[in-house]
Amino acid sequence: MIRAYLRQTNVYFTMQQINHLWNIKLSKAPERQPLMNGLLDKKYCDAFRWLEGIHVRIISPKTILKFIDEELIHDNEAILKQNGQTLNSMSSGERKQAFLKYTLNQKPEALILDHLLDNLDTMARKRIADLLETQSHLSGIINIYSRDDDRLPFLTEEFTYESQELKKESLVEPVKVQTKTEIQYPLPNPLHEVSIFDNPLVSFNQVSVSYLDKCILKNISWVINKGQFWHLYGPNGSGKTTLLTMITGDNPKAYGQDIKLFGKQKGSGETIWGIKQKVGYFTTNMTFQFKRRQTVRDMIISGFFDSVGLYHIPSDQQIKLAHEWLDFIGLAHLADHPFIDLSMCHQRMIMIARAMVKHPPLLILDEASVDLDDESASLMTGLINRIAQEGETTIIYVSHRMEPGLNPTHSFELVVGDGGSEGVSSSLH
Ligand SMILES: Nc1ncnc2c1ncn2[C@@H]1O[C@H](COP(=O)(O)OP(=O)(O)OP(=O)(O)O)[C@@H](O)[C@H]1O
Repeated sequence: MIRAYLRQTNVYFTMQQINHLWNIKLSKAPERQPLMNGLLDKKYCDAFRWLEGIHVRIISPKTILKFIDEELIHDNEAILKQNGQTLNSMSSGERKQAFLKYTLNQKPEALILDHLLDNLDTMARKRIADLLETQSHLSGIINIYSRDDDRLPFLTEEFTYESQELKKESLVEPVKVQTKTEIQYPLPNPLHEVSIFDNPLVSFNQVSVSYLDKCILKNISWVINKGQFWHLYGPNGSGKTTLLTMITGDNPKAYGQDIKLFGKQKGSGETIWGIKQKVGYFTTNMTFQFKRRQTVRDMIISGFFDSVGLYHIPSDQQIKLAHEWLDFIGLAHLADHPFIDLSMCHQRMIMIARAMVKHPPLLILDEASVDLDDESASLMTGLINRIAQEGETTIIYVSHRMEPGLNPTHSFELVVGDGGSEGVSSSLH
């Protein structure tokens, strides 16, 4: 890359016509892995040859998690919020913004963004787009995205990546979202009779949570009854994940609060294991925890044991039920494939089946459509709607964007105010 410097004014700029400012739309989610693996391993194909020998930084879910791992191992606190908070304890949206600012300070000559705008609220998207527009005068930028909303309009060249080839586009056609009807099998029956709990399944009464003396959740009251399908939403950092971890049992702040789970007061002797048996949970970061080459079948079976990987000998019935779930999601042909080699969409469907295999009374899906393309998101929407319609399971679906075609019965919005977020419940039908 050729650069020009205005030494007198102490400002430097890169000649616009020489900078590579690319939007790359993935035509399908399965294209993402080979593209990102090539870029992470610096195995550049001809189109990316210009990245050789220059200072390239990649912002992707993987590079952020790698940074957090190193932060924890080496006690390295290179990225801190003003209040001293580490990257690990920030919300997912806050992390992306903090990691971007840190990366820009490294003065990269090229910046590769892997679905950076996905999963961000409107204000955060605007802040990040402004930062990147300024950066576009200083370095090359490659913005890899799957949803049309995530295109950066100030980047000058448009590409699609399809069949491992980069194609230049004059105008990126919006992808027509099709409602897929590929789920033909009935919802599998549970292995054992599912315990019936009285209403409400979950209730929060005037629950408040603070971190570092800052109130995050303020007087939250929320009643979740059997068979309901909730959409939980609110801006980045409003406390959605904090609220969910009070249900899943991972948050010590839940103790001493008026929370009832499955008919019992929180803190009245229930074990985390007991709660985990009743809650199917999926969050995008979980996918990256599975690093061993386990088969798709074993991944689904591991849902019975809530383990990261399969370390138990499953019963014949458990294996049979895992196959029924594979039939249900239309991926029976992948049973013996290593999970980590699959596309993001297939991994996501399998993780949902894994969360459901024990037929939990409550299924929590945290940002399940993140990183998917329109078609994959539509397939996943169909799967969730089927589980909601045919099963006994109550669903909490967390997202910033409302997926077209998703049919929640209720919504719970976290509205950020000066003294913390307050909750607003609505019935949608
Ligand atoms: N252990 C912690 N220490 C300090 N602050 C924390 C901790 N955990 C969460 N927070 C703060 O609490 C707020 C709520 O975080 P949470 O992850 O619940 O938000 P969220 O609504 O899920 O956000 P996002 O949409 O970005 O994922 C954030 O400002 C976060 O930085």
